[in-house]
Amino acid sequence: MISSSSCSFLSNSAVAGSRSICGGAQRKGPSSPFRVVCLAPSNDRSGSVVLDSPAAVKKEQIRNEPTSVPDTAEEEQVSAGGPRDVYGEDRATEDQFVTPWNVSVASGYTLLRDPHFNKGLAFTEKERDAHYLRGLLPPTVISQETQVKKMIQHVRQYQVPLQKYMAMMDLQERNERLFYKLLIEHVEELLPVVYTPTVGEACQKYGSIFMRPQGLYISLKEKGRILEVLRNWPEKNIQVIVVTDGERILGLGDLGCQGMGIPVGKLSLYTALGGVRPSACLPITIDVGTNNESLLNDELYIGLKQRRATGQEYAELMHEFMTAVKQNYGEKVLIQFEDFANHNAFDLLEKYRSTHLVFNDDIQGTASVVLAGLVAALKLVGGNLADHRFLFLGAGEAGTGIAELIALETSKQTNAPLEEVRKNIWLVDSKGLIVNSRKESLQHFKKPWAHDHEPVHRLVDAVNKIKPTVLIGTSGQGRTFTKEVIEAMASINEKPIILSLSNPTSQSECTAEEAYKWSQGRAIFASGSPFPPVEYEGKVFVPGQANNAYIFPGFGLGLIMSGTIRVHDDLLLAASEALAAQVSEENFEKGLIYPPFTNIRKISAHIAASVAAKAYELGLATRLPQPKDLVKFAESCMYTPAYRSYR
Ligand SMILES: NC(=O)C1=CN([C@@H]2O[C@H](COP(=O)(O)OP(=O)(O)OC[C@H]3O[C@@H](n4cnc5c(N)ncnc54)[C@H](OP(=O)(O)O)[C@@H]3O)[C@@H](O)[C@H]2O)C=CC1
Ligand SMILES: CC(=O)C(=O)O
Ligand SMILES: [Mg+2]
Repeated sequence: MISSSSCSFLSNSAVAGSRSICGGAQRKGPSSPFRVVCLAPSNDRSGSVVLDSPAAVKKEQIRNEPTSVPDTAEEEQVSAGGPRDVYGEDRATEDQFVTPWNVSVASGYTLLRDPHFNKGLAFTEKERDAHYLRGLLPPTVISQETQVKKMIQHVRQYQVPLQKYMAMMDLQERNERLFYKLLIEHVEELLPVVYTPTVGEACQKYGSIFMRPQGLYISLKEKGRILEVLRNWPEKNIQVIVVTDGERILGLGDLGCQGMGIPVGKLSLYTALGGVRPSACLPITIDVGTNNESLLNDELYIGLKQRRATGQEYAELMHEFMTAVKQNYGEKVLIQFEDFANHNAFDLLEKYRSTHLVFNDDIQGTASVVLAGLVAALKLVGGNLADHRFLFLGAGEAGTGIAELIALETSKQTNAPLEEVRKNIWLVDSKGLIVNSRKESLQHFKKPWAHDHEPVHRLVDAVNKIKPTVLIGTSGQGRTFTKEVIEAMASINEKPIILSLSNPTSQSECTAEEAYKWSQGRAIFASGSPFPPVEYEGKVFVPGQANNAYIFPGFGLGLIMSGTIRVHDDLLLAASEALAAQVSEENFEKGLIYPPFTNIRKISAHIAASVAAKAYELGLATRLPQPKDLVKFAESCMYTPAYRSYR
């Protein structure tokens, strides 16, 4: 049995009472409760620096001895009925500078407002005494389990998904462990709240719904100072960064700085689904402007109000960022690129894959999850990958990423050259079927998919001509799998495989109901955003969710726990295989090609183990010796949100 201490590099390094201003562990007694702090960047997660300068010490003495004789007439001045304005902050005029002093009282008040340590009503009687919480909480003590029951009822009372989202974000800001316990225990219900589809709406309205900033914003204004900005983040031991530049947020387009909801949401899944501790996760938004006219014209827009920087200016900022990340967090920090537009995404991945631990979720994570679903679907429809023909609507990051991984796996299975197996895979973009006659004008990532064929403009014609067994939607365009298209798939195949991957729900190529109804209940269907079960002719169909959320948390955990320094395509194949292996007979009987999310932490542990095993085999893992049982090791590394007891 591996103890959790065997995984100390992943465990929560922040111990209750270890911080300078929070809790009572550092106090000698209730008679010395004051410390003067300045709100400035520091190594302390509280964002407070304890000052040692003589001036500060003097101020500390003043605070500690409120009855001492004042030195000056100013200090003597007492505002009517109120405390002294010792430092003159209240009297400062608008054009005078003041120092943002904060007197941190070493009582439980700070503890209650620290989301990392707060337990709300679950503080025990002993803790309430030891940490000066008496009177700051109502008298009742309840367990974390009861708090979870209470919170789920609270979230359920909202009918509007965005309100549920805000309730969850509010909880995350108040009580981190309760947030994660709630999310883990009600993952099926809450995933659509903190993730797609609701996170899409949250990003669209991001500027107006947030009271407190989340994550780190790096804009063109910080050019030349990115390392400094990274150092402003209070956590030092970062293991995963999810970064976006907001240009392709789900299928909603350019949301600029408001894309921050995506890294925040993805990282909460890293913790809830993959067990990476929250303090090791850093959400980042790079703001190079936006081309979204309505944001540019919105006086409340939170980002830079300028058109997007491109070319050298963009590349230089990204390069400074990538260099600073490595310098600040070391070689093994995982940088997950998320929702970049394809004209940058492929280039960034190519440029940094040999120097950094980088992973593009939209290209690589999506490919891995879809391949897993297809491998599982073959058990329902029969044949091998090489026996099937694939048609994509959408030839961008997701489409070509999936196509390439299918080709790679097929080539491995059949020993046929990649160029040969690619011929079974066809893609349609906004201009129609990708064919050889278009090759010259195609973006580089589409060129491998230009095959010999006459031009075809409409999807339904492509279906009738190519006769695919599998139809995959990665276009970001809602309702493009029309009745005609699905009927055509159903006329060609006994069991057409139809994956409608675009997010959020409004952009899904078809609904689950449409897929089942128009195929007379024969489709094997999964979608990027969840759909409820569908009843068709007396039978209930449960659609699966083909979303990279199945892969990236376990994938990232596998990289971190093995100290892997580079991502290799074989690691994606390993993750895919591990996910496909988790689909049970019971799932297949319901027509599911993915396991339910309820077991996601177990699934993530298997994915992590499989990825780590492959990394060791390829010599990419640096954590030596290799643990004997990688699944158990992965489980032992996972953050659990149960409250800790405070001494
Ligand atoms: N389920 C999941 O896990 C994931 C889902 N996605 C979803 O997939 C969608 C696409 O993402 P991504 O690949 O990164 O985006 P890209 O912008 O890279 O690619 C979109 C592709 O769709 C094509 N397209 C756009 N409109 C049409 C149309 N009317 N008919 C045919 N093709 C069209 C574009 O054509 P052209 O090249 O000619 O412009 C482009 O090839 C998004 O909605 C995203 O949310 C993405 C990642 C993961
Ligand atoms: C799921 C995801 O990564 C996307 O839609 O972009
Ligand atoms: Mg994405």
